[in-house]
Amino acid sequence: MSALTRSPAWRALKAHHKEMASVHMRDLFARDPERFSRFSLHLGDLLVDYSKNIITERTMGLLFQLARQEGVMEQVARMFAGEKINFTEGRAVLHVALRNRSNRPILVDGRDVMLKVNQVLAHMRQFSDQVRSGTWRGYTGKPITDIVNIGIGGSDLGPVMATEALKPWWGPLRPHFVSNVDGTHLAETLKVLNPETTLFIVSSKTFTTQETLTNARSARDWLLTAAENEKAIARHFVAVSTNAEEVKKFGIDTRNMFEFWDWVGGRYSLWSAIGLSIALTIGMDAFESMLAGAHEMDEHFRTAPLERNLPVILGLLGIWYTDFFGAETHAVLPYDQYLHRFPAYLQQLDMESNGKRVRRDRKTVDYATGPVLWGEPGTNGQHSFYQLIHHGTRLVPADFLAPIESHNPIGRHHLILLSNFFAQTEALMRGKTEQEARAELEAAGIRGRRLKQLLPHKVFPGNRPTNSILFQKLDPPTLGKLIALYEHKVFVQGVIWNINSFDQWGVELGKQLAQKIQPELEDAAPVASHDSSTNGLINYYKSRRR
Ligand SMILES: O=P(O)(O)OC[C@H]1O[C@H](O)[C@H](O)[C@@H](O)[C@@H]1O
Repeated sequence: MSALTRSPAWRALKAHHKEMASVHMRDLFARDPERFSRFSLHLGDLLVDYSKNIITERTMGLLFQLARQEGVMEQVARMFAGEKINFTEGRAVLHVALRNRSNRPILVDGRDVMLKVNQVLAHMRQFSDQVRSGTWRGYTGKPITDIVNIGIGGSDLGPVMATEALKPWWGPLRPHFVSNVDGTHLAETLKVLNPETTLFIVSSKTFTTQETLTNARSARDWLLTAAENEKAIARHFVAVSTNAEEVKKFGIDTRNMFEFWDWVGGRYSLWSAIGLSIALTIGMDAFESMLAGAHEMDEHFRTAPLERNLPVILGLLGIWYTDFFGAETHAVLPYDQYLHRFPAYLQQLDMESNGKRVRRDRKTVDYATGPVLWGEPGTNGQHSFYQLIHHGTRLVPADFLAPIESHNPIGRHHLILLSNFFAQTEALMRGKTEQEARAELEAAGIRGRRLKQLLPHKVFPGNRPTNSILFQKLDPPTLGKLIALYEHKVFVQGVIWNINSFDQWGVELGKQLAQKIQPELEDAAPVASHDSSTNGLINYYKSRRR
């Protein structure tokens, strides 16, 4: 048994879970009219209502005890102080420095990183202003109309999500994103573009990622086919990377390179120069106000007591369901179409951070860690997978997110959208008892055998936990706050699970094997070096390709 599962706080939670297993949230609400105000918190215009969880004051007390026991706030302080908490890679974890709008010095190896952070922000401002104003011109003298971010993982998902979320702030440039090495992604993107007016941003922390470099090379060929002059590259390609050597090797002038540093994790990098495509799309002022929103959440996380600390509370609730109720997944359901890529973004943030099985002390965990995160915008999900959340055999804790105000107040759309939001969280909590279902059927004139037959299908168990997150309107600072909220939630959970949330060794094996297989695909000879399935598939492919 691990120290965690043997610990007093864990054991107390285990015993408490037994008591809570027979408790229904319906009764908790009936007993306590103050439950909403007891279990909800504000940060500026962000409201987090966590009262529809299977919790009491005692549950929260025990969860806070767990956080204290595992030294959550001590670890938070270590992160903000620039300590090398990513110990498997020997790196600090300082995405918070990228949005440190207070400019409070943050030291790595005795040097304040804020100087460099601010220099790169200034470079991003100068460049994005030039491109947006049309001062920066393409090889035939025309202003840029379209930008293409070529990147994958953290060098793609954040910018895609944020530009989609902030569409009302779009200016003169149309953003495009190419991530998949499947040639279709690049080809379909280029189809609508003109090389004279297109700017490529090659975004890669390492600048060695196969997909990104393959796409970037093909994009360069496309440009050169039209321009017939290597000089055009300098007007149409910029790079965002930590690796100046590789950028040079690729043929991009390092004056057109935007730097970031090894203490920025890929999935935490949209705040760095990886956000250049965001800045170009929405303008540097809006980008910086997104940073400011995240900074507000950082300050809250760093200074608020556990009991009033939003990322701590959301992190602990996740642990309650994952480790004590055995929930395997977590759904994020934004009732805001602009957030349609938010779940996809959070998948990398959460699953690449906490999809781990080895503890800091090198032993294997004997408890569950990061859940499978998934989701789709409401109300689409309601007509697809909500059936399982309401009626299935699994417990699926879910976050519901919605703005008070829509950017597009057409007719009664927003009212309808929000009534669905409130109805779903209420239905998931309350369910429908047999008695209620029976009364409904009887009122509809259904009786006898038919009633008996239908009744069990019409009962909803309820007691499905949800967090409701409301904000005034989806704008850059709010988006910044929301992203930082989830980043820090993931941090809290990683501390309690005693894992390193900042490495990602689990993605390496597949990459290594692909490196081996690629040359095997180059010729026609059958292969025999793998298991029979892999050999069979490769040889089938070879025998049928034209
Ligand atoms: O930015 P890059 O170095 O190109 O990396 C892109 C992505 O690839 C890797 O496989 C990692 O798993 C991700 O964390 C990273 O975001």
